[in-house]
Amino acid sequence: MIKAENLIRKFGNSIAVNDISFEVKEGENLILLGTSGCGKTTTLRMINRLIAPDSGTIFLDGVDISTRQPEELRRGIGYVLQNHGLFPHYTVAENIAIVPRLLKWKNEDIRKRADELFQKLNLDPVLADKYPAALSGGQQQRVGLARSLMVNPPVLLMDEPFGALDNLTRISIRKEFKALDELIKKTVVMVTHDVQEAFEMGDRICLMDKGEIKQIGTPEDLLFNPANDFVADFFKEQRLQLELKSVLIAELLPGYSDQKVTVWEKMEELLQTGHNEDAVGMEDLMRAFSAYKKQ
Ligand SMILES: Nc1ncnc2c1ncn2[C@@H]1O[C@H](COP(=O)(O)OP(=O)(O)OP(=O)(O)O)[C@@H](O)[C@H]1O
Repeated sequence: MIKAENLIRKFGNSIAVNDISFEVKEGENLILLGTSGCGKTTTLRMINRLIAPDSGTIFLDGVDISTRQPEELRRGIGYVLQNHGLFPHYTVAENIAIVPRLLKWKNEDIRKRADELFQKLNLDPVLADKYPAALSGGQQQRVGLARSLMVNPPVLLMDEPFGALDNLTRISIRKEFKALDELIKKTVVMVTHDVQEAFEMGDRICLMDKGEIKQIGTPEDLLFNPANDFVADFFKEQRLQLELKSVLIAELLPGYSDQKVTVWEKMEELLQTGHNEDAVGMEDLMRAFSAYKKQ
């Protein structure tokens, strides 16, 4: 779906992105992860042509994006920013109607789609007539996402979408976003510097440093088969928690019914509910996990 080839971008004498190539498959969630200044945002903004590469090419569905009109390209690419990017003098309803209006949608269709997204994103309909400043950080972020999803773009770019939120809101809202059917189907590229977030949200992670890609792979790949010392060191401090987040129960217990649930998610469920709805308890999990690690 997205294919980037040999992208280079300099600012003055410094190289922000240094000859990187990667692919994002349809429906995949790729996380650009790395410390501040490693080139994540520059990479993301080259995909919707907010920044032009000095050299290299990005293909979207096989078409070189530099051959497309930027405005037309961006209509098919949602964009969610850390500080929501909402216009302060527009109400919530006006903010989310901007692109549909440009596309000359009927008022009734705009309202219908907005209602649908409000419901999916747990937004109270009374917020529609308020200005962004009257909303909490979590609500603003939900509206920012609703705006980017209004015209149902096949691709979504998210730049630190939870970065401005307090820790608790951040954890709960990213769980909600992860479970959202609208996002599950989309091709998503998301920037974060938060390792836990990358492991929770990413199908694959692209770990960057100083404008270069150190490794791209599934969370498990990066953790259990690091390509170099940089990758191994990057995850060292949080290793146990990341292992729990990257290993699926089905890998520990063949035949386990849910093919997607991680050990971490199951542990959280057990701790929160105090009981298990299937036959797997905390002790079984820990035993299976230790055995898996010894392999
Ligand atoms: N418009 C610009 N002008 C000059 N230098 C820039 C510009 N944009 C980015 N840079 C530089 O390019 C490098 C990569 O920046 P970029 O924002 O892509 O990194 P990042 O990984 O997203 O960092 P952060 O997490 O802090 O946003 C940094 O050294 C940054 O200072």
